[in-house]
Amino acid sequence: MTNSLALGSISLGLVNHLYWKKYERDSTTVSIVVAALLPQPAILAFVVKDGKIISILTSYTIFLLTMAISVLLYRMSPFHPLADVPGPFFARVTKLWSFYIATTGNLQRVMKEWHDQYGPIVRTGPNEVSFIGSDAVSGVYGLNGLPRGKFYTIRRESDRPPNLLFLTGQDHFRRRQRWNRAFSAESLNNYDEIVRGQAAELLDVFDQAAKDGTVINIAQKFTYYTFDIMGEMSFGKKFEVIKTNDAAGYLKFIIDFTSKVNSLAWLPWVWDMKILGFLPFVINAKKRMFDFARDCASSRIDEGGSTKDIWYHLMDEAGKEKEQPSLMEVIEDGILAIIAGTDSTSAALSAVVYYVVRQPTAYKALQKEIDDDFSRNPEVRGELPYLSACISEALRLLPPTPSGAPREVPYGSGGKIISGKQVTFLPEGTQVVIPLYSLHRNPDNFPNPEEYIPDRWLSTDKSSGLKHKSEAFIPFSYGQASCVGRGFAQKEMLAILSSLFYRYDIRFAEGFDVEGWEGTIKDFFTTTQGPLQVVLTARN
Ligand code: HEM
Repeated sequence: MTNSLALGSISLGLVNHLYWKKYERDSTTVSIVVAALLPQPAILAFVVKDGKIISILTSYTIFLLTMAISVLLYRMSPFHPLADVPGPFFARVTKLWSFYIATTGNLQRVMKEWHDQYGPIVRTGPNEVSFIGSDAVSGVYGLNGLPRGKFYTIRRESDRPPNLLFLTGQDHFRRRQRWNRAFSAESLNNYDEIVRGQAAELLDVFDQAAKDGTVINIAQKFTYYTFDIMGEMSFGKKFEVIKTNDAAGYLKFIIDFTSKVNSLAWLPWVWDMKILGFLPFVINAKKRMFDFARDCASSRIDEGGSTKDIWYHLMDEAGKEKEQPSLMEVIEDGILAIIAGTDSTSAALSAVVYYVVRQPTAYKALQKEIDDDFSRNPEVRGELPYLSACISEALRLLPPTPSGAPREVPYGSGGKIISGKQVTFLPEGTQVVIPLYSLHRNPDNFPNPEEYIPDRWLSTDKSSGLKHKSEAFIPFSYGQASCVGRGFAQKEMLAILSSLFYRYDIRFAEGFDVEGWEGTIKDFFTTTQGPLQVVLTARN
């Protein structure tokens, strides 16, 4: 009878593995699986043995061990549909490994090491494949590409409407219409005053620092700038973070929260287990986030907007839609605007300053272009192609979403073929990643990929021999769900960088670890950076 219990538990484990592997769907949650599995070994212990506690425990142990071994062997076996895709051993076996790396903020660098070792297509998880060939971009993000999957949808909460980022398909398409109106060419012009006002406040801080000769962490100041802009644009609220040095600690708590919580999206089943809801720091952060959102919304409702801001468009105050959006939906999207628009743009600004200050030839060329432009017209900026090239080159080397925006092969689709130099079949449920940090540094896409060369974006003598594959440059992602704030981010960057390089000479502070700074950049889907210490000197 003991043998029959052991045999029964082993068979049950194998049958369950086969069943869930075949019938796993989007709707398969951890609670459904646990509810289905939990009674089985106990029932078996009653049916084939005496139902005593020792028999039940034996049955559970053998059942769970069998399932675990069966899953692991299958993932390593030549029968797995991704068996032919090369990749590190541990990544094939469990996602826990790369999840751990993601929690350290170094995933983008480790992914690059993997691609350097295994080539342009790497199996980075049991059911995850990463591509860095330019030919994969349209297959993943293009018209017949892949939708967002659990990496995003798992973050929806049952008691709150999802924001734009967590939507897929038609729901995403409909919500995106409002966002598109908020960032249309006409809307962007309406935001000029906000950008000018916040840029002037930041320049006051820079003036003071230049006068006092103090060292400033310019990365932090840029975060204040982009946060104040997004706050004013989203909720018509002046947070005065630049002026107060973030005395209220808004940025600290938002960055703390997103950096801790976002990594978990790489392990959706843990998120699904709702463990997060019990962790004290998450409970506190969520409460603060909710209070913050409620304050922002009530101030916008009480005071109204001075301009057609993001709220105006998301709330559909112009009445363009059949149904007015719900207040909660707009609050969620307003918070998304602040989170998505703050550290992405500030990370890009820091990257430009970092590389330009490091490189005297680029610095000289940039300052000359800006000086000429100011001497033509001190008030209105003209075309600044070299500055745009410096921004593109910084976004190439240090994209603010360095590990990329994953997509998933939908269940029920029959799988997806990504073709290029190599044809790869991806089964349903596979997560697909294009890590921008590696894509942008792939020598097949960009010649001399590790060097900061703004000229590669211009048609000059220096750029000959530097022709790159333009489809491989996607810092704002690509396709229907790509960054809606792209045009606005460019505007913010041009506004502050042109004045910065015009008004000051910038050098790294004494003792600042120039080489080491890149290593301080951490990727938690949103990016954090270590202090970028510089000294500003006013120019005449
Ligand atoms: C240099 C600055 C920025 C960079 C590099 C950047 C990059 C990105 C990337 C890579 C995505 C992921 C898209 C995907 O899943 O395919 C994204 C999405 C998004 N970004 Fe940005 N972003 C920047 C600035 C901004 C700004 C200023 C805003 C203003 C609100 C913004 C709002 C959004 C929103 C709302 C989404 C979600 C779009 C959707 O789901 O349709 N971003 N961004």
